Amino acid sequence: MTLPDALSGPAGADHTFQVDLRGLVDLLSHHLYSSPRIYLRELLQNAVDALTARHGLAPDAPADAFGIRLHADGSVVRVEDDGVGLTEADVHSFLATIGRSSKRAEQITEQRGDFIGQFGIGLLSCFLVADEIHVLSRSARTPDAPAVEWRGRGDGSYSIRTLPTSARPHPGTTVTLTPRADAAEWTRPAQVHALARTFGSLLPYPVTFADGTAGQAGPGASVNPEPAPWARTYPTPGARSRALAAYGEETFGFTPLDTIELDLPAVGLQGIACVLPETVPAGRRHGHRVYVKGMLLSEQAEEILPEWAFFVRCVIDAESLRPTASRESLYEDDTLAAVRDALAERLRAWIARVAASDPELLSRFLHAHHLAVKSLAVHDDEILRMLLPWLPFETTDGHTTLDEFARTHRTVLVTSSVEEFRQVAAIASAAGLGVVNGGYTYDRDLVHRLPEIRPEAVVADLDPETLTAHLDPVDRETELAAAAYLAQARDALAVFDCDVALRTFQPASAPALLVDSREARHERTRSRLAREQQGGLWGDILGALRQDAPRAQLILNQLNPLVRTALTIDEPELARTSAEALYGQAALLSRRPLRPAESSLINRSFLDLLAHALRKDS
Ligand SMILES: Nc1ncnc2c1ncn2[C@@H]1O[C@H](COP(=O)(O)OP(=O)(O)OP(=O)(O)O)[C@@H](O)[C@H]1O
Repeated sequence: MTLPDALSGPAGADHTFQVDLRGLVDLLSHHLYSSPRIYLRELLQNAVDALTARHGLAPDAPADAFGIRLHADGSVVRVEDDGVGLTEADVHSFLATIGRSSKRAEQITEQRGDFIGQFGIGLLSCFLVADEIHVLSRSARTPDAPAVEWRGRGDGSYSIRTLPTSARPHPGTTVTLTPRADAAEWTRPAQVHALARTFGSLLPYPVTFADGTAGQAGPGASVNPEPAPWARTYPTPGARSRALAAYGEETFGFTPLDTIELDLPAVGLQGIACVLPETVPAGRRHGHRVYVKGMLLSEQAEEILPEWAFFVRCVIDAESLRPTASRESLYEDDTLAAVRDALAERLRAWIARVAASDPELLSRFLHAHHLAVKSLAVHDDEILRMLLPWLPFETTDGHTTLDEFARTHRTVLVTSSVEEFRQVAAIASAAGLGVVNGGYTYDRDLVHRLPEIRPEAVVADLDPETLTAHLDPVDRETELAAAAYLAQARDALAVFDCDVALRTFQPASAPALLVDSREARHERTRSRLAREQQGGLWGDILGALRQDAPRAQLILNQLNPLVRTALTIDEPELARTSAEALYGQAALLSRRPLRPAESSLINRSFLDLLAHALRKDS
């Protein structure tokens, strides 16, 4: 496998590159292949390619005329095929020349797509588990040529000799490895069998495995007893879909919500997409299982579907996708891009079909994947049109679909934050207003697009100020009677930049509403910092940014019995404490994070009220 030789010529000495095979194998094992186990895939793949070439010579031979036999007994691993075989010249130019592949040779360019290999390096992976590769081959193209025996060694040397045809009565190739002791993990019989099943269960030619034990004198166990589940025939469509679902379950370990058949004849692609029955945490992408010409390429391929499709896991087998040299991922070429688009289209078509004809499945699908669908609908008008009405949102009527909500509320109001929704939900719903929580990612944008699909729907933003404007003012007399208490309360809450007002609103059980938007709070923090930093660089910058900071508002509910009693308190300390307690309770209800000063206010007012109650009792 080395190519030394220096050629002297008139223009100076020409030299030929030399290959340090050990260095090369080290490079492959550390940087190209994920694990030594792939030596078996490379051997299988060479055998498959050899069978494909053999069928090219005998186009009328049935698919099972030629096969592959694996043997592992603990001391050797052997892969024997009935493929096209090699002559002595082939061995020199292909087997023993790194980087040269018979599958790229010019005369077969038109067939190149039929083969899995093309780089001329795969055989080197055998050095990951053995120091010597032994090959015995006989050519089917040149049947009269003698059998040829080749021994390639990890130090870069090789020997070759021809043998009488009786040494190999039929065309084909046998590769034998004597594993190193440190590679036992990958070459034990059970492991070889398992690897053969992993990589080869969908191969189109008969593959058997034998471990040489007494009970296995025959051809051994089939590695691929049945064709791929999508390539089998079934008595009924129901039997077919049950078999595909069972295959999905066996492959991925979950019962699919549904199984979508994938079939792209233009690129020879077939397979299934299994819809995950549960929500996938955002950002976590599941890999797909990709076979190329029946050979497992990757169990973690991500590139065959767009990012939004994280609610499915696929198994596909494709003729025309091109593996990279590591054969563990796919070339990012035009074919892959077209396949990705076409598969995405299939998933869309599935969604459309389910939306139109299977409400029960649709609701289970959306229950698990509404977030994925929402992220998709934002950019995909087609999905938006099909699914927006069925997507669940948090509303003042509880969790419900937008369609149902829009039917009950002529105007759909939407808040811009979760906090605002929490503040106004109870009061808005008591006032008969329909409000959607627009605070979650995508939700506000999506709700605003409802009129595109339901032109009769009216959608408007709802901010807390708008809501308070709709609360009924109290009459003049009540306002006057409460003035002293309100002044005490304003004074007590001035540290929070909070104004206090009195209104009447439903439900009467709500004592107070704290109206405060996040922007307003940020604005107040900025103003405070600017005041504290006055004169310094930061003070100038923050001061320049300062706008009129909107104040928070604590709106007391005059219909609430507790508030009515509080308004009559004339003891100043108790009035302040009760106002602080009402503020604290309203802040807690809004479920926004409390500032440290607010937490200590809640503590203090609670203890003060307790002390007051106990004093009164004693
Ligand atoms: N079982 C086999 N039968 C016939 N020829 C073989 C066999 N195994 C290897 N060869 C020959 O040896 C060459 C080199 O094999 P190798 O596995 O290194 O590369 P490849 O299969 O051509 O490409 P890749 O690096 O993509 O696998 C092949 O192109 C083929 O001509």
